[in-house]
Amino acid sequence: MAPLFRVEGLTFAYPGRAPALEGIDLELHARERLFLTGANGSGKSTLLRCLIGLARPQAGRIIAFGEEPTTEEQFRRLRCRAGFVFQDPDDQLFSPTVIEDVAFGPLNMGLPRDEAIAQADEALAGLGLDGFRDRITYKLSGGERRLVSLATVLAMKPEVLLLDEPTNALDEVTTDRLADILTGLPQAMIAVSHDPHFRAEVGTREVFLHQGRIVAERPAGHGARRMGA
Ligand SMILES: Nc1ncnc2c1ncn2[C@@H]1O[C@H](COP(=O)(O)OP(=O)(O)OP(=O)(O)O)[C@@H](O)[C@H]1O
Repeated sequence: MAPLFRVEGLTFAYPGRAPALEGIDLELHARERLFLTGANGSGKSTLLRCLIGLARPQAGRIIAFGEEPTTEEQFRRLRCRAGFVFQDPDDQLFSPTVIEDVAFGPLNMGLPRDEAIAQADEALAGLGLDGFRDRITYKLSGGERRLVSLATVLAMKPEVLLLDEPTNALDEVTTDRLADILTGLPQAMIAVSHDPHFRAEVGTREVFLHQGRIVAERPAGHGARRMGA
């Protein structure tokens, strides 16, 4: 089966800087939970951002769902199919209440209000957050905000999830809960994580970056075994 994402020879440099990514080749296949790891500044977040057009590479190709997006409109449509969970929930949550935040994406995709609310409720329920719909977003704890951020993305029913350091600022219990949630989702995903335990629990494959290049890759731990890798 064709990969969901195929990256070929991707090179990206921020203005006036040495390349943050150089010659990246990567594929994501259905049901894979691929983790990017490596030292601070090795280019992991930049790679995630390139995949959905938040950063535009100077060289190389990104083929997503069989197409090579180039225009902002094509990337906008891609961002509905590949949902991005930001490292900082404050970048994702901006509405007064949880239900408004979670329904925002489906509404923005053009769904009628009742359907958008239904998808938002479904996403919250799927994460065990049924009781949260009318909570004031800014009064949630860090861990709750992280899960609500994930709900805002799941409410759009994406085919792929992109997660930037999803366990950042989570305690052990919430990290374990997130691991269970992610392994139970049908979507393929690419996640950035410095947490080897989390990668082993959730991941099916790990890719190591060093100074903007892929230097190693291997099957991940329990996640890979659960997939029979
Ligand atoms: N907006 C920016 N402008 C200029 N340089 C940037 C910008 N964002 C990141 N960089 C630089 O690009 C390189 C890669 O950064 P990136 O954030 O992708 O790394 P990372 O592997 O995700 O790091 P970390 O593990 O610390 O989150 C670093 O040298 C960083 O300083």
